[in-house]
Amino acid sequence: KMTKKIIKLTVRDVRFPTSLEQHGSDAMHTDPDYSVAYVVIETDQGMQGYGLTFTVGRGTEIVVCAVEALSALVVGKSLEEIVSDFRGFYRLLTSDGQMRWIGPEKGVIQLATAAVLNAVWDLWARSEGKPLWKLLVDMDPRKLISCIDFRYITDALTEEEALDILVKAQTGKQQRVDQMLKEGYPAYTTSCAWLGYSDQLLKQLCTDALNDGWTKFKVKVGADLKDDIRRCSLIRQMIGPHNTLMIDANQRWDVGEAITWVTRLAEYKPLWIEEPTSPDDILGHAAISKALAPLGIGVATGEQCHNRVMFKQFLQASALQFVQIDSCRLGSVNENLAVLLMAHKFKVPVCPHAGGVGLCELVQHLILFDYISVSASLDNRMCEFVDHLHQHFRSPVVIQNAHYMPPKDPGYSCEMLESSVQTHQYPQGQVWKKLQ
Ligand SMILES: C[C@H](O)[C@@H](O)[C@@H](O)[C@H](O)C(=O)O
Ligand SMILES: [Mg+2]
Repeated sequence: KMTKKIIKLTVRDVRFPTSLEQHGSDAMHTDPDYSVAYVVIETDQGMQGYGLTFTVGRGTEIVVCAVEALSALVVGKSLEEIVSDFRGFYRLLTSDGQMRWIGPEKGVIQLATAAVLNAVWDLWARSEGKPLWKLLVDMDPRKLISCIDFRYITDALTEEEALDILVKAQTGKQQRVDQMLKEGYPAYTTSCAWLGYSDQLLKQLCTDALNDGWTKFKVKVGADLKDDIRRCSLIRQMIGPHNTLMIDANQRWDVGEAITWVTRLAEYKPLWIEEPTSPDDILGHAAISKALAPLGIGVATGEQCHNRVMFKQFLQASALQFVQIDSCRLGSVNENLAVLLMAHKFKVPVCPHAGGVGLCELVQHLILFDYISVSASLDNRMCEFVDHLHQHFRSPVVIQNAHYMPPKDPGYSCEMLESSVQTHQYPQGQVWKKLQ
């Protein structure tokens, strides 16, 4: 058998000037330039794996440095060696004796771990000739379990319990695969109502989205209560009483403030308030959840929930009602598998965070796997969609009637067009030269 030894890793700083038009703006990120640390690994047989982690603007160069620091742990290993003990390899990256001090398993270094491991998963799926979701769906449950690091979560979920969940969900699996291929996975849109958009633009985008069949909408809130009341009332009027509305404050409030502010918006019937306060404040989220439950409003969080240990505690404390996994915030597929399985055990629906650049392309694989091989349920579940920057990908997402259609190309959908990478590389790409 051929070895597929990884002989090279490159990482590039790729940024899109989305802040110029206020795409992606929220109460805390008022001028986001959607960016990636973009990784390519290459084997001795000339095969490539592509990976990325999402970040915003000036932070990208620091993530790139962290990826460079990790690259020595990857180069020289063969794909077979890695996937025959993927748990061990995950630990090698996250528990390196000299590097773990700057984490462990959080912040910049975990974003870098995600970029590197996303490239490894892409390479693995490509070498099997399957899209990543199918690689996962077809994988033996024991093999899947062997990719997960259970350290720090066994008090909430043991390996045996995780295996049991996967084995039980084998029933009806093929039916769910067929259903997904036919109907796709339900999505909601965030791209109508970024905080920096005018009411007029919001109306226009909302009209277009309704015409395209969207039924679930997320609105940015949290900077100014009067503005929020006006915008929520406007969008609720446009979408009518039966479509779904969600609101997202991106960590703007203190705990008490979150409760009073959201109570004022309750008449617009949001399904959830997302990131009401600091992403690290588990007990704060629990207090908000408790206070808002009588109003029928849940708490959603996860895009900045930095590892499985945090998610474990959110679940144990009933501090969230919607788990928003992120393909690049957590330690790649490996750590996301742990969170999907914990969410299932705690009976909390998973509604992934997507958007940015590339996040939709990646996370669709994980949520397809969740439905087919873990949860077997679509109740209260949907995957975020944002309609920006898909044109820069080799295999962009396919949305039909507000559903993600399962990707068909081999890999993890991370590969970007080389021309897009070159023109958007920071600072030397043409796009940035023009802006200087
Ligand atoms: C800066 C980004 O656009 C965020 O606002 C975005 O990820 C957002 O929180 C979301 O839920 O889509
Ligand atoms: Mg959000």
